[in-house]
Amino acid sequence: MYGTLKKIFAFAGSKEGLLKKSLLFAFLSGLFAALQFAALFIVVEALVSDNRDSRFIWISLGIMAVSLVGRIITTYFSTMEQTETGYCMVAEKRIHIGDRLRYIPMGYFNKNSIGNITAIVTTTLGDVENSAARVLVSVLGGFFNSVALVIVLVVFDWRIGLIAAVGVLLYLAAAELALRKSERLSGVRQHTQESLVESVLEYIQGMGIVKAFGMEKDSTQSIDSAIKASCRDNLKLTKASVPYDALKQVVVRVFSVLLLLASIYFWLNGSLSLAYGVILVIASFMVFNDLENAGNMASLLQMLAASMDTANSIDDTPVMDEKGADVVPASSEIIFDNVDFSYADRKILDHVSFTIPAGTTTAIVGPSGSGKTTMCNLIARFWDVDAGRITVGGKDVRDFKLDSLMKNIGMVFQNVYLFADSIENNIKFGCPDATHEQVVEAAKKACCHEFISALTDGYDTVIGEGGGTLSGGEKQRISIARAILKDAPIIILDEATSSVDPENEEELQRAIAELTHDKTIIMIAHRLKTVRGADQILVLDDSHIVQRGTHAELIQQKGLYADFVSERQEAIGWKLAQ
Ligand SMILES: Nc1ncnc2c1ncn2[C@@H]1O[C@H](COP(=O)(O)OP(=O)(O)OP(=O)(O)O)[C@@H](O)[C@H]1O
Repeated sequence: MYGTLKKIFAFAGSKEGLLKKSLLFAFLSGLFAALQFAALFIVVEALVSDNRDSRFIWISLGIMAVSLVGRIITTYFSTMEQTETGYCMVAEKRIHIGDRLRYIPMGYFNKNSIGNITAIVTTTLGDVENSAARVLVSVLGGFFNSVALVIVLVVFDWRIGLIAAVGVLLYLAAAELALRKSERLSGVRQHTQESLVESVLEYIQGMGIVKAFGMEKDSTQSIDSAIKASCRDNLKLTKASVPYDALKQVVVRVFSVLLLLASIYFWLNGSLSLAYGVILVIASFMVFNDLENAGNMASLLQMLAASMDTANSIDDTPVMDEKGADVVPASSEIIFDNVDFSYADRKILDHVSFTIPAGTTTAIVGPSGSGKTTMCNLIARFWDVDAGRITVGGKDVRDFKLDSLMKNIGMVFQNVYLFADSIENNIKFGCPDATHEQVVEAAKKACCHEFISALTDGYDTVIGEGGGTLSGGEKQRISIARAILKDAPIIILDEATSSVDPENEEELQRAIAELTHDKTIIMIAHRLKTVRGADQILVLDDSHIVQRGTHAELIQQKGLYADFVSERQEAIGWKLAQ
């Protein structure tokens, strides 16, 4: 139990002070509650000694009033501090996770980890937010108060105090046993909760495909079994604690009766006055009352510990730029120097070397799955190379801090992702300080100003998550406007394969021309027109650059490039202009 309580303090981070304050108020609240005991003692003693002086009523009422007001005030502050601690410490953690994710290699983000992260940031941290501080304060507060009452009992009568102390110790032992039993099950439950979130995410993301193929019934199977597993593991966890709850109840009841019997016995043999006897019996019940409240809350500790361990596990994932520095590269020349890269056992690049001189355009072509996207992503350090090095302006990309590297690179992906935010904020994404005029200028260059202005709310139009409310061509041009505004010296461009209608195609090409003007460009090219205009073409196949040169040079050679050209011509019925 001690370990778990320590974990909550560590989790509170900079909010530890707030948590301690909340505990202090809870403890004070317990002391004010114990004052009732003094009031009661005065009344009982007056009754027993047949004292009819009305003063004792007023004194006892006064003490009760102080106890009540003190309790209300301290409970109020304790609750406020607990609530603030819960929300603030979890907000801090969520921000921390968000920051850390930026520095984790892209290889970490697969279907499982995305479900996992979603579960951590939503449900797992939600549990911690709602109960961590409350549980800690209730458990520790309840425990302190019952120990304080045991001390009071010892002062009144050491024999009664001793019996109560044994009862408290046995109760704590039973609570500790319950916690140990639930430790493994809490971890399992946590894992099932994550699987449930993963299944829900997958179900929702794949809804389009499910409908298109009429697989509604089959697709719910995995989500159904995840829900059942979650239900089963929650039940298991609750059932595991039932025998220990019963044991705790037995301890409380047996020791309450023992205390009662002992008080009567000591009174009968004359070693305890009637007033003391009555007070001690009442106080004994109070000891167990506080302890029971603390014990009930303690059953949540293991679940919280599992939640906190899961949230902390993101910190165990290695990040990429721990040793990076703020670097301003001398130029935007890019060099691949004997680069090896694999996904697990699958080799994608094998001793690949080439140079992209600053201010030139390099087109990468190759069969699907040959590693074109991977090669581009290595420049932006979505992953790190296994061997060799990639330099930008003569500096190894691993020597840059990620932020300082990304200042030099603008990326336009084939699958554009837009955030559920206004168009203006989506364009400003890489440059939050840009003015509205700069946003409009970029949008004009990217040929999207016209369609944005035609929307009712113009640049303030909020687009759906992923840009769902815009056409493919419109999304693409917004992402180009975003890159134009960023104005980075290197542009990585994954040309859209999906056919765009002729009007959109023309605008898209104009937008790309604006973006790439005077820049160092590396593009995954699918259209003959763009490939032909490149200063250098790299043909990637079977983990190697198998051909390199200009269009004029490569078209003369037999090989993949000539095949690619004739395939494209056939596919779109093109004739190569001479
Ligand atoms: N995160 C990943 N983990 C494991 N394998 C991956 C990952 N990303 C890509 N791959 C695999 O690596 C290979 C190269 O992928 P990549 O996307 O770089 O190829 P590509 O040439 O760009 O393909 P395309 O032209 O179809 O877009 C593919 O076989 C792909 O399945």
